[in-house]
Amino acid sequence: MIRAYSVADVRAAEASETDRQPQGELMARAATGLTDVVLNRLGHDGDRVVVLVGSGDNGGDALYAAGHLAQADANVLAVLVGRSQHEGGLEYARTRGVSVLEWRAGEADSQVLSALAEADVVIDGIAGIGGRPGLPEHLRELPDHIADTAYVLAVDLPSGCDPAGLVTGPSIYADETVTFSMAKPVHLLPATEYAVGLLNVVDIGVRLPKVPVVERLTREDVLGLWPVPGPHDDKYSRGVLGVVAGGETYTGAAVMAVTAAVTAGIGMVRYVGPPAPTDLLRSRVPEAVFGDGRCQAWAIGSGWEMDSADPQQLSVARAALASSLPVVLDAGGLDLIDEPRDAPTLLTPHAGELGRLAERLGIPTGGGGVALAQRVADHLQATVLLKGAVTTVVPPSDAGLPLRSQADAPAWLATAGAGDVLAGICGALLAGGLSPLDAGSLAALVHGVAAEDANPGGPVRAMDVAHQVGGTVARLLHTPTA
Ligand SMILES: NC(=O)C1=CN([C@@H]2O[C@H](COP(=O)(O)OP(=O)(O)OC[C@H]3O[C@@H](n4cnc5c(N)ncnc54)[C@H](O)[C@@H]3O)[C@@H](O)[C@H]2O)[C@@H](O)CC1
Repeated sequence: MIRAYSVADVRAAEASETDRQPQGELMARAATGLTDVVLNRLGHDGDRVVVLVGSGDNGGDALYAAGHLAQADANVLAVLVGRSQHEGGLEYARTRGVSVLEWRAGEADSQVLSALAEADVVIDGIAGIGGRPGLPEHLRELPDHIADTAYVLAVDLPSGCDPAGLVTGPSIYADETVTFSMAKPVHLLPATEYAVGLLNVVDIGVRLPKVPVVERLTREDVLGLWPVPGPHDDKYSRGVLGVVAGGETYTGAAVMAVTAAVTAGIGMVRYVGPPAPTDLLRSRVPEAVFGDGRCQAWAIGSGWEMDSADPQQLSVARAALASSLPVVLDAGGLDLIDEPRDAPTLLTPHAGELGRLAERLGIPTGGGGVALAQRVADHLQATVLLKGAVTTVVPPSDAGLPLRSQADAPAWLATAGAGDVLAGICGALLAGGLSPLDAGSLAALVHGVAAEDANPGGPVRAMDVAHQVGGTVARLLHTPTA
């Protein structure tokens, strides 16, 4: 599990460690850690390193690292981009042989421009957790001058990224981010993660705060979370999932959701739907049973259009929602919920569906993304899994739990039917007894890894992902790091 802590908690943890240490000790450790990483990335003697230096402590880290690198014979230029600089750091860099120039917007020094164009490594020390989202006007064009071939290494976070990870704006794009002590939300949330590159956490001896605000399951977590049957289990004790999905129009959604639930390996799957998907399922998934009946959880709504919903499906879905059983609502099923339920509830919208759901419920949609998912989760007292390249799973605030953010899927998984497969896995895990937060985040992880396993490095169809789930779970349970 990777855990990220709020900026306020990080600052408090750093302040308390600062009080225990001699002055400048933490910055010294940060600069040494950063230098070690850069030295490992440099290819040849005389590699050209450009260090972008902002006015805060992030710039201080970068300046001390610049001095260390110059001492190690790298060819280092520091470019000052802020109104002021960390004085001790600047002095240290200068006396170790670092050349120093200033960035002036509009009339940027030709030496600075050619250094950026020829750099082998660019260290972004413009702003860290004290940074505001977006780059100030005078720095807007700076990233355009960085050589495409340069290895861009951000200190703590790519400058311009919102440290809280909620707002997207102009920023540096890093190949790697070296952060100190612990991850922060900026490194894991979808609004900013795309700019972070490889995340490298360097320990500088700061004690972790008690409660993270964002978590990410890793493959090693599957063993502890996935419901594995024991010798005394039978198909009922392992969980029965009811699936109300697909219809005469979207028959395939039923096949994909049910197939994924069956391959995810719960006790039994029962399907409720009209003749076309039912007939298809009888031939494609002979393990499924049909018609209403006892379940441990329901997956409702994949491939559904409320306007043309089958009356039997609607009445079974409404009864499920009125019951005390866990429910996952996907796609058209999201139209069925207006108020909090008294049972575990997982909603799985993509961004468009989340916006429509919020509008229908009268929730302000401004900003969208994770913040909107949180408002909907709070309003409905449900866990919201917001699908995307990075999938976030957001529990209601008063649950006091960190949200989860998963980035396990190849971009090839953006394909029709992938959501139906995800809903099937979520349902299987709810029926297996997991909480909506665990079920949603674990399903997102396995869904993404199964997509990669189904056709490594290439295009993938949703049905292949559904078939792959069982094999992927076996691999993750036995050799998670393979
Ligand atoms: N406090 C500590 O104990 C430690 C702090 N460290 C470093 O200190 C950083 C935090 O330092 P600060 O609080 O000084 O804040 P920052 O260094 O993040 O930046 C604040 C400064 O940057 C400018 N700025 C803000 N947003 C900007 C943007 N988008 N573009 C350009 N300039 C921007 C502001 O005007 C301000 O002067 C951490 O991220 C980390 O890199 C490390 O030295 C480790 C120890």
